[in-house]
Amino acid sequence: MDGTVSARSGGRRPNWWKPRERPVPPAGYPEMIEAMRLLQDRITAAVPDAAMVAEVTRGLTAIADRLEPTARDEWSQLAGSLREVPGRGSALLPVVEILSENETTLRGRVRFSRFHLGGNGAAHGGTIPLMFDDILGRLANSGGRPVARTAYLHVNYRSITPIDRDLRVEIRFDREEGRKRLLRGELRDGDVLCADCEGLFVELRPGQP
Ligand SMILES: CCCCCCCCCCCCCCCC(=O)SCCNC(=O)CCNC(=O)[C@H](O)C(C)(C)COP(=O)(O)OP(=O)(O)OC[C@H]1O[C@@H](n2cnc3c(N)ncnc32)[C@H](O)[C@@H]1OP(=O)(O)O
Repeated sequence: MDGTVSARSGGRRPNWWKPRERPVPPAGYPEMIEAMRLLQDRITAAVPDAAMVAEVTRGLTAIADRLEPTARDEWSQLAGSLREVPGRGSALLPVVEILSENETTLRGRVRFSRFHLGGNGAAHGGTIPLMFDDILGRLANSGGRPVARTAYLHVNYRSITPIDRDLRVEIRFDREEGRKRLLRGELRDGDVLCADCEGLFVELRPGQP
């Protein structure tokens, strides 16, 4: 494995921002992650009786045990690395369907679901920065630029963000100054502004993890 000595970690870690071969996902992989998202939503909403709790626990544990021998290291995993698949194959992320994308602007549709519920029909306040961070990061790292990480992400919650509705998100690349890349984003429910944000991404220097 190629490696770079990281001052922060004090050890060897892969030079992970180098483009690397990812395994090709097997047929049906995105659908498996979609089934996982459905499970997350159903478990969040469910009020099962004790017998069903025991049955579901057995079933989920059996599936987890079947998957365990197929585990690979982080640099080879599929989840989160599928750029062309909405949600990148990560069950963590709210799924943003990219409608248009170039080097300065990204427009998409996002739907927060029951799994992302905070309260009273509104998405949890932590899921909104999660969504913004991922697509700001996608645009910040587009166009063949060297990898940059989020230095800050400022989110303004302007009105509640409803779950189970298609919302629009728009991200703009504002400016670039040396290693710094400033981006802005908005999340809208129709004409209603739900949240907006500003994010600073800083290009990593060689050896930075
Ligand atoms: C992960 C990438 C995947 C890429 C592949 C594409 C995949 C497809 C889509 C995936 C998308 C996922 C996107 C997730 C993106 C994350 O979520 S990354 C995870 C969250 N972020 C982190 O963990 C970062 C932790 N922090 C750090 O590593 C370091 O603090 C940083 C950000 C690299 C900066 O450290 P540094 O290089 O020592 O910076 P430093 O030289 O002090 O400062 C550089 C400049 O930035 C300014 N600056 C630095 N921090 C700040 C701050 N907080 N406030 C204001 N100014 C600041 C400094 O003032 C300085 O400005 P100038 O003096 O030059 O004008």
